[in-house]
Amino acid sequence: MYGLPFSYEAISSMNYLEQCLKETMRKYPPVQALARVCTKQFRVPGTDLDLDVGTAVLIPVYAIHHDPQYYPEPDTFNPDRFAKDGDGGGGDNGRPSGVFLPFGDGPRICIGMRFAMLEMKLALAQFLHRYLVTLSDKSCTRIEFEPASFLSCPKGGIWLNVNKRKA
Ligand code: HEM
Repeated sequence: MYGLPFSYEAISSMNYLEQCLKETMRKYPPVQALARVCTKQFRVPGTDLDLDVGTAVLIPVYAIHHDPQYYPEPDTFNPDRFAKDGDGGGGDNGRPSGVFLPFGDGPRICIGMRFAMLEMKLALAQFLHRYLVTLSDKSCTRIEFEPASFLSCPKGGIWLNVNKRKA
């Protein structure tokens, strides 16, 4: 099942790889905010803030992904946050909807989401199957984002040592 090239079934069964990708996109969402326009008068719950029709709203994806209410110890990389729930649930582990937004949400959610997940898993699985990867001394230990970039890009890049695995 796990011979190269990996089959669709093999890739689909790689749950921990998927958890790692989701945790990476939680800590470093490629798109840090979503843009919306208010179409109905709305009072923000628990406040006296009214949003009028036509108001531009930015959904702060990065901040939501780092809210300890939903992700305890948010700076810790912990793929188990996305482990399949014991009750057969989808891996939200009791979190409400709308707090994991790397692909957005609602009617305008990323149309390429499933393709992107599959493609990332396939690329990583094939790459890690052939190469051993370790962090280079040139890499910084705490990632800072490039301020001039629309997408989350690490300042100075990420340096890795890549060695071909022995057959
Ligand atoms: C890791 C990869 C990707 C990420 C993180 C990503 C993220 C996003 C996000 C955040 C949005 C906005 C959703 C919203 O406003 O609720 C979006 C929209 C969109 N994405 Fe992606 N995307 C990815 C890959 C792809 C791929 C592979 C395709 C096409 C094959 C694609 C096509 C689109 C399109 C067409 C929209 C606009 C959808 C609409 O407005 O109805 N994306 N994506």
